[in-house]
Amino acid sequence: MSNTIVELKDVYKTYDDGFTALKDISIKLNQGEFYTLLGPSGSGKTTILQAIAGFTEVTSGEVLFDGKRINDIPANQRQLNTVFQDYALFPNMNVFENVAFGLVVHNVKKAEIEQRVHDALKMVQLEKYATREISELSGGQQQRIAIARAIINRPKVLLLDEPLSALDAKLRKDMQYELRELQQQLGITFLFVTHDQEEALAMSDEIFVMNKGEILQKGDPVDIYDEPINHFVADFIGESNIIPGKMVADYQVAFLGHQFECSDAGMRPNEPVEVVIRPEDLVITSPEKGKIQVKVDTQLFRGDYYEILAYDEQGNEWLIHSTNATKDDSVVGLAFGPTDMHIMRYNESEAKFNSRLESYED
Ligand SMILES: Nc1ncnc2c1ncn2[C@@H]1O[C@H](COP(=O)(O)OP(=O)(O)OP(=O)(O)O)[C@@H](O)[C@H]1O
Repeated sequence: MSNTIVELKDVYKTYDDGFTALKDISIKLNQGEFYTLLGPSGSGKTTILQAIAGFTEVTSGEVLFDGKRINDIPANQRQLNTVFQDYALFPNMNVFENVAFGLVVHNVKKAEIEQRVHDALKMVQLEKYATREISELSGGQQQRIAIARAIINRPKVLLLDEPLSALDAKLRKDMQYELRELQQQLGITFLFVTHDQEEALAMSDEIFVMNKGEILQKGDPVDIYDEPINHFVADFIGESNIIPGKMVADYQVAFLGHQFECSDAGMRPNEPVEVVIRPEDLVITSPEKGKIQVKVDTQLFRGDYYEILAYDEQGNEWLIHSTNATKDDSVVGLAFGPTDMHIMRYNESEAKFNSRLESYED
């Protein structure tokens, strides 16, 4: 038996002005998993949440909840809640009243409301704040209250639209841990929206990478990081060196005038490719020992590593993360192994949902 709780099938959304914000979106969300929609501003992330929540009607395609079509079910009758970026708390109600709201409107008995508000506040570690006014809370506390309010009626799915974006960097990191823990404790499905790739990699069981209304890749964070499907994903997820080259034969790739052993196969001989090497997979060595030589341009100390910007003879830019500093303007060698390279078909972005993507399907 499938444990899919939410499904979008072939969904398109064209707004009244003729702009198509979602193109052929098909996703499945299983019970109890943490999913993230990740993409740049305007890629359609919020539109997907709104389609699931019932705040926007899809132009075509199906929205399913627990196997049933819900396209025509109003938002307030869907068994899910949304946490918004701006919290959307009621300023004229105190913490207790805000959190209790979803139960009060459903005529739940007073004693039960008290118990459940207490439990929800405890979950977000604010049980002592029940009588506080909203204006007396910090941004992080307000966000926690918004989450407590959203989980009070035990929805099967929680939609979170950039819930951490208004918080400062430190608090944002703390809340990432807390949200992940909360999701695991509650065992409900989270669909989280962010344009912050680090946040997506840190928190998710599965990520959907979006651009221009389409899902380009889905997979667990390690898959997405190690095996980006195209230039856009490689560039958007973490930092990458992306070098044009061509496949010579299975397990042999050529770039910058040299041939290298790699771990990829199955492409045509001479097929144009792009080679992705992550900055942390490059090792600085002497020019003689390096597979390629680069000239150091600048370096920035990032606390636990140096971020080094260098150029090869052909003028390609190289980003290297190294625990040791180098000298500006020095020529160094770069070492890397076959598994440090990920080979992508050139222009793969145009081959939508191709065979490689299907291999992510269960
Ligand atoms: N009511 C509307 N009418 C017309 N276009 C809209 C409407 N709402 C959203 N759009 C457009 O649809 C596209 C997707 O918007 P959406 O809010 O889903 O993106 P997003 O990925 O969530 O972006 P952000 O990270 O900035 O919130 C954008 O180009 C946006 O301008």
